Amino acid sequence: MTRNVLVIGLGLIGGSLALALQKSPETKVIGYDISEKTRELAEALNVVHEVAEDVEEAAKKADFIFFGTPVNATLEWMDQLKQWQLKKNVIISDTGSTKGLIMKKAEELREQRITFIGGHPMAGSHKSGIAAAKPYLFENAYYILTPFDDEDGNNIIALQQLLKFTLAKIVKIKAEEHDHMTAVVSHFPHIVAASLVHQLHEENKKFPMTSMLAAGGFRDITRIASSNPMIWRDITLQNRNELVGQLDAWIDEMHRVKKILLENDDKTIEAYFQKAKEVRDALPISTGAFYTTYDLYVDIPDYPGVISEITGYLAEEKISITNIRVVETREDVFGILVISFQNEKDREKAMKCIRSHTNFEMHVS
Ligand SMILES: NC(=O)c1ccc[n+]([C@@H]2O[C@H](COP(=O)([O-])OP(=O)(O)OC[C@H]3O[C@@H](n4cnc5c(N)ncnc54)[C@H](O)[C@@H]3O)[C@@H](O)[C@H]2O)c1
Ligand SMILES: O=C(O)C(=O)CC1(C(=O)O)C=CC(O)C=C1
Repeated sequence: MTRNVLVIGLGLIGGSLALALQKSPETKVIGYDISEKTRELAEALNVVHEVAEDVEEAAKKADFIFFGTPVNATLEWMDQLKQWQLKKNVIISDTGSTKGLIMKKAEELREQRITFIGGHPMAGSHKSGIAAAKPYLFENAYYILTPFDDEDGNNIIALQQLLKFTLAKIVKIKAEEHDHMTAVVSHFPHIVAASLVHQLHEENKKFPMTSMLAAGGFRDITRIASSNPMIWRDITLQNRNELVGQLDAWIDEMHRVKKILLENDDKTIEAYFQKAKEVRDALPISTGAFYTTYDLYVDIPDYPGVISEITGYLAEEKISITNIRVVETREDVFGILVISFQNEKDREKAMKCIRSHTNFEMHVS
């Protein structure tokens, strides 16, 4: 193996990156995590080729170093790196959800002629930790790089060449633009999701049945409230200026909605929902441009055991599924079974497999 890649922080994102980079030929992936349990799992689950005993020693031999750590821990590691004797051409990157403070810290590395190119894969989950890591997590997702304006193009190309093994779509953005846009589409929604859960918690004290009535709508909009609180503490504090701006805009918007409701204004409230529907329906989210889910919709008749029958066929052919759920089941209509796969190939294999055993109708979204 001719190139050494060190990944520091082997949770959901660092672990997924390490797994993806193992597909790169002649690359040895070495990993380190502050948690002993995670280091043991990294070895047991083959998330890395090797776990580093001494992270500084591993860093000295590395051609690339990635941080999969919470963003405040990344800043601390970047400080430490300045003391180490690294390879002259080493390229350092991160996966953090914020970029402004990290690129500011990178200026200090730059003064020591250490190359740092910020990175952020726009894919993830509310799950955390190494056990949730998947080699295909970043497939088809945007992977943002925030190089310095005058970064040597060869360094950017070298990083892109390596990251192509994630199968993500790499884009370059300025750090400050990154922090504004991710506040809108990622960081602020996490605050909203958490606030809705807090509101339910309070309401439930008065009407204890409320949480039992929470169905698909509440579940969908609050899924991300189950994310790792420590990760989101660091992200929201590092990007707090942008978030305060988003919060002000949201409060203004809520005042506007309140006024419409108080005035019992049917036309304006319908127009409000109509506009939101048009914008939401036109987003590329459902086509998988943002998220890596390969869903297969199977129209299943309503008889006992139908779901285990289908999962049994898939298991026989060793096709692994990432999620399974039934939507829109009523006694008088067919149910729709939604099965999610890690990649397009698995979904195609599953379609063939189900077709060979049943005449159920299937479609992909
Ligand atoms: N969760 C997401 O959806 C998502 C998506 C894109 C990017 N990110 C970013 O990826 C990074 C990692 O997030 P995650 O979701 O993988 O979190 P995670 O909790 O799954 O993993 C973080 C890992 O870092 C380790 N760690 C913590 N402090 C450390 C330190 N000082 N030194 C070494 N290891 C340390 C933890 O033990 C853990 O294994 C964060 O910067 C986050 O902003 C997260
Ligand atoms: O899918 C999720 O659960 C995520 O929260 C992923 C998500 C997001 O907000 O979209 C979270 C943080 C990121 O930095 C990038 C992606």
